[in-house]
Amino acid sequence: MSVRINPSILSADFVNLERDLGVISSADFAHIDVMDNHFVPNLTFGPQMVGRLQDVSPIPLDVHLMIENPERWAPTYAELGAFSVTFHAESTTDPVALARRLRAIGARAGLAIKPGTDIEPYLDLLPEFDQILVMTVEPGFGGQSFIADVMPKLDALAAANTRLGLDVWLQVDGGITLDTIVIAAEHGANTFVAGSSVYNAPDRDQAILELRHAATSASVHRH
Ligand SMILES: O=C(CO)[C@@H](O)[C@H](O)COP(=O)(O)O
Repeated sequence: MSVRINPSILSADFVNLERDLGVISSADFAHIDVMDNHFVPNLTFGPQMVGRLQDVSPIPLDVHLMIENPERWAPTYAELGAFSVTFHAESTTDPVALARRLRAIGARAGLAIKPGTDIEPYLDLLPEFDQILVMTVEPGFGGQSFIADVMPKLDALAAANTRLGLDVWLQVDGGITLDTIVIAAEHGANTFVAGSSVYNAPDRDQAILELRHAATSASVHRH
């Protein structure tokens, strides 16, 4: 089973983003955290910046929108060429309609849920999405501790994938380290966002390699 390692540039140096995208070229996707200081109490960047990141990134962009009113902005990121655009269930009134708009533009559509949000209402909607992001911290900041209590949501998603004959990517984000990536992979996650554990490592390639190895071993043992 293949796993994907997506370093989050939230932990990169914001005045050297081109350089810091270059140092994660052995990863699968660059995870781009868009925050609006309304949906979350932090502010990062918008379409103008993400368009330039798209121009210079050696790997495709996995855009995570932590914003209110994603209906207004998510299609813009898809039009910029993002590989995937993930919006939050908590800030969307009609997630299926928005996912269909993103897919029509050519992006993969992702649905994210915060630690306190139940996954059950979304399980039957899985065919409408390409990935589900189960947040393993409260969204807003890097460097927080992994919340293991959300693991039953991954179990439910993995079971729904099997039941429906789907391969919707199951992504986790927040507090991912060499230890916690194993826990998440054992519960069915296959796409891993890691900010500080990659960017704070002395050798980013090595950190990506080790995360990939740990996740792959745990996934193999799960099956
Ligand atoms: O979306 C977020 C935070 O809201 C993440 O993508 C963080 O950037 C992850 O950082 P680490 O927990 O891996 O340091």
